[in-house]
Amino acid sequence: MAETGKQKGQEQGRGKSFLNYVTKFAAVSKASYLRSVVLACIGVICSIVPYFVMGTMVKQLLQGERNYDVFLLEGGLMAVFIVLGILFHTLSTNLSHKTTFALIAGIRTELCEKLARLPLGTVRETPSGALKNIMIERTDAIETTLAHVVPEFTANLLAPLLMFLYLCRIDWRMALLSLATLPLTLLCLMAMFHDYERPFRRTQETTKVLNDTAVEYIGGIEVIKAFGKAESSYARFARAAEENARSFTDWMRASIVPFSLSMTIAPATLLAVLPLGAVFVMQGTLAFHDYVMILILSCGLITPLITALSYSDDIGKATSIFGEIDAVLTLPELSRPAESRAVPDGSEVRLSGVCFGYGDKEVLHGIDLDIPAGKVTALVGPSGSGKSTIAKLVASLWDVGDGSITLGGVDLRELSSEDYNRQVAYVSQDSFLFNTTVRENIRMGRPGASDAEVEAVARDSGCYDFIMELEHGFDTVVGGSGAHLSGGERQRISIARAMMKDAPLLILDEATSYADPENEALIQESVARLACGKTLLVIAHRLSTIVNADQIVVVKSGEIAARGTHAELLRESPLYRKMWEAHSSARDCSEEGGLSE
Ligand SMILES: Nc1ncnc2c1ncn2[C@@H]1O[C@H](COP(=O)(O)OP(=O)(O)OP(=O)(O)O)[C@@H](O)[C@H]1O
Repeated sequence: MAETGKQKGQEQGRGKSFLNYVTKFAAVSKASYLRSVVLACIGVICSIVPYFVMGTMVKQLLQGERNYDVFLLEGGLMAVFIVLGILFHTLSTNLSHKTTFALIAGIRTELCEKLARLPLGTVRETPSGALKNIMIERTDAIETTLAHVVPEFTANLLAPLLMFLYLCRIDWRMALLSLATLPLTLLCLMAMFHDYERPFRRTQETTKVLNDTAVEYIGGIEVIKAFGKAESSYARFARAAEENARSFTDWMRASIVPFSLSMTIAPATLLAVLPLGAVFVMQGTLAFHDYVMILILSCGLITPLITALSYSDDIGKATSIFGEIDAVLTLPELSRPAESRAVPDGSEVRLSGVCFGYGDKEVLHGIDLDIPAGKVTALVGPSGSGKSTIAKLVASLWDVGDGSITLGGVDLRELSSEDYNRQVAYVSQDSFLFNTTVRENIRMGRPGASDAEVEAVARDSGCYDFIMELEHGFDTVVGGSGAHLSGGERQRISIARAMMKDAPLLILDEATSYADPENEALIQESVARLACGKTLLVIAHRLSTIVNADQIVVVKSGEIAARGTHAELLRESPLYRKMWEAHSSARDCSEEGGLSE
């Protein structure tokens, strides 16, 4: 069923190495990264040349060379190579940072586009804090690693290799001795990485919990204040923050000893090279000037190696972040082709044997329903019976489990998302508005519409007057999720936005639930006028608003209990009759001055 996609995505992401991910994600930037690796290698080679020059100088001194012009020249050469080393390193770093920023922007765009292609539920099931964290903070955190590791790791491995080969040419025994601290260093690093995954994952988990708790705390601030839950909610946040801090300190405590040991042992190459080299010199198997040269070079050999090894921690972190990004990017999408395979003939919608469930719980059991073109079909039924689920399936926000839904005779899975989106306008219960002006929110229904067209639609949908009463009229910014407007106002702007789209199939899921009866009548009137000739699927709790529908479908426990016109259902459906009686008495109450609707 729909939800298993998330697990599948996570499983696919497991077990991949840093290199796998870099080759996958950085494929488009391969040429730039290669250039930065080449620049970094040149930089490292330049930075080790002074060691050779210094070695040569010492050798010359020991061999009795006293012409200080030669040494001055060699000193100048060393300075030039040091500057060149810094220059190439800077060029390489600049290029790799630029490439990485572009790469990260690409990953973020890909994540955004991916979310739009996922079934709605997959997105909703993931806490918004976790998704935001992956798209912003976590993606940001790989920048430094990627920008430095790709060129510098390669270059810092190349430099010691070149030096080692050169040392082998002078004396292979001394070359091996110059790496004497390496096994111990590797042992320490292995001890550090032995149980790396578990504490590292814990830090990731606690960070996610902290993010989610923060997002929930801010999002639910209204409820928290209204119910006096500030203290308990804050305590939850404080606990999450403490647990997060503890996970990091535990992790650091576990790795600090082996890491410090490795960083102390690694540079101590002289401990082996110095005494054993002296023995070889005394035995006469190693020339003294070569001995001095090797002492100098062995110091230069281990420094880049330590730099390369110190990246191992960052590589571990980046691999884990790439895994999280990959898990989102490999989530199964709605099965829609890139190009539609057929052209719908009209806008009649037909559901045949549709079954659907959230997780293991099936909520629709074999729905057969015709929604005729150009007519109004209303879905009614008790709360939780499955009305919104039917609307979401028709809006193509989810894929059906079993059965099929067709538009004009074509299965929705045969139509590309773009083509189907052009056919349908959906207004949900939430009436989400973007934090921009009223004008832009309405224009989103048809990007490119002129101001005059936006205002005409607002007028036709009956919201022109209230928009003009807002502080800046159509230029009023509605706030995050439309927070500066009332629920009813948000719904009316959402309806205007849907009307702007002028799609042949219009789905209104309790789109007027916040409106007062007077405004609701107004909205109904304008919807009826604007939707004339369109296929309209409406879900409404107030039955009085749908009595004139061409077809009313009663949904009960995920099945269709009855269908017909208002008069037919009053005669034939006991459930509808009961609902109508309940609705009528509630209305009478409100008209008599009781609770208002
Ligand atoms: N995202 C979800 N995850 C899990 N279960 C869900 C989800 N959305 C809805 N459900 C469940 O599916 C069933 C049908 O829900 P649906 O929203 O379609 O009912 P409805 O008839 O529209 O209800 P209402 O009139 O209260 O809006 C309910 O039992 C609900 O709890």
